[in-house]
Amino acid sequence: MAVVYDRVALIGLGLIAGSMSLAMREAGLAREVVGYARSAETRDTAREIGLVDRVTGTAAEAAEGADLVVLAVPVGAMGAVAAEIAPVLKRGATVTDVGSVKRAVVEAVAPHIPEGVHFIPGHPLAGTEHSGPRSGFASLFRNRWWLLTPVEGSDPEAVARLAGLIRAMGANVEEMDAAHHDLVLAVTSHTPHLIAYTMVGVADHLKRVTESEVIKYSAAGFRDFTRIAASDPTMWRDVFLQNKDAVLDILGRFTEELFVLQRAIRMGDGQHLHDYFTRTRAIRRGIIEAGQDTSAPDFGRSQVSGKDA
Ligand SMILES: NC(=O)C1=CN([C@@H]2O[C@H](COP(=O)(O)OP(=O)(O)OC[C@H]3O[C@@H](n4cnc5c(N)ncnc54)[C@H](O)[C@@H]3O)[C@@H](O)[C@H]2O)C=CC1
Ligand SMILES: O=C(O)C(=O)Cc1ccc(O)cc1
Repeated sequence: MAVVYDRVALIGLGLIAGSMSLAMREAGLAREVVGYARSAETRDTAREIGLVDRVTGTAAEAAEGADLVVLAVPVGAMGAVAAEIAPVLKRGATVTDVGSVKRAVVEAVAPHIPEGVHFIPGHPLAGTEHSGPRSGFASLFRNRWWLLTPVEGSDPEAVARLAGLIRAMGANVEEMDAAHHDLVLAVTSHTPHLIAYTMVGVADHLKRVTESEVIKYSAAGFRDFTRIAASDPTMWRDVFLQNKDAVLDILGRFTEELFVLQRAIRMGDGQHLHDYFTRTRAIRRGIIEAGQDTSAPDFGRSQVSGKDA
């Protein structure tokens, strides 16, 4: 495949940046992939496993002369990293990020981006509970959505070029407004993660059921909760703090509905429970019948430039 950017700089060398490097190098999408990570241990690991073509000692060193800079650190760290690289950014370069929250990242990063540099925020809807430089794999983004939330006045050519890179890594690209993104993700990802964290916490606190019983007798649903609750604590702390409004909105609705179900159970209102579960089952069936993979939901927004299979 053709080179899309001559030099790509990855700031942060964890699951997402590592997967991007492997995917880009596999498909020959960049002439050079340069990487920076804050900890010396991560930099050493990245060198040892050949995760990128070159590892630098500072973020600015990686970003200098890069055609595309990808901020792949926890969302609470995006602003500081952007401030650090801002003075060395090349005119005409594109800066993107992969953060799970968009509005707060735009607010933190955009003020640091100099004139003549394109800032195109993004979010791959693909990941695992694993983190760090050894956790990446080239196929992570295949057949997944990658949302871009360009700000008004973004250069369409720069957006199309970034979308081209993402599609060449196997993902489907869609554009969305940052605030809407944060609400959609609060429903589909952030609040569900909080519920999983809570449920695993409840099991842990319940002294009448032992830890070995929880592991031994957990059915698939709870097993998934424990997988999700094993996700990186720093990343998820930042997600909740940075998408506070949308998560609190959804969590408020969630607890209201939970109380109604709780009351129906107490009152023995089987009809209510049955009606509720019938509605939720129809939602799941609707998703399947629409031919949508649960990992690639259609949010009903415009495609940037066609959808890859
Ligand atoms: N893990 C997942 O499933 C997904 C994560 N994301 C987003 O991607 C971004 C990166 O996540 P992962 O790759 O999973 O994380 P990770 O934990 O695997 O890697 C994060 C990297 O950032 C570095 N870092 C951490 N704090 C830093 C700071 N204050 N300054 C500079 N560098 C710092 C770490 O040393 C590490 O190299 C996050 O913003 C996350 O919200 C997006 C989609 C999926
Ligand atoms: O591991 C899982 O089930 C995930 O949900 C991965 C994930 C985590 C965070 C994101 O912003 C996007 C995807």
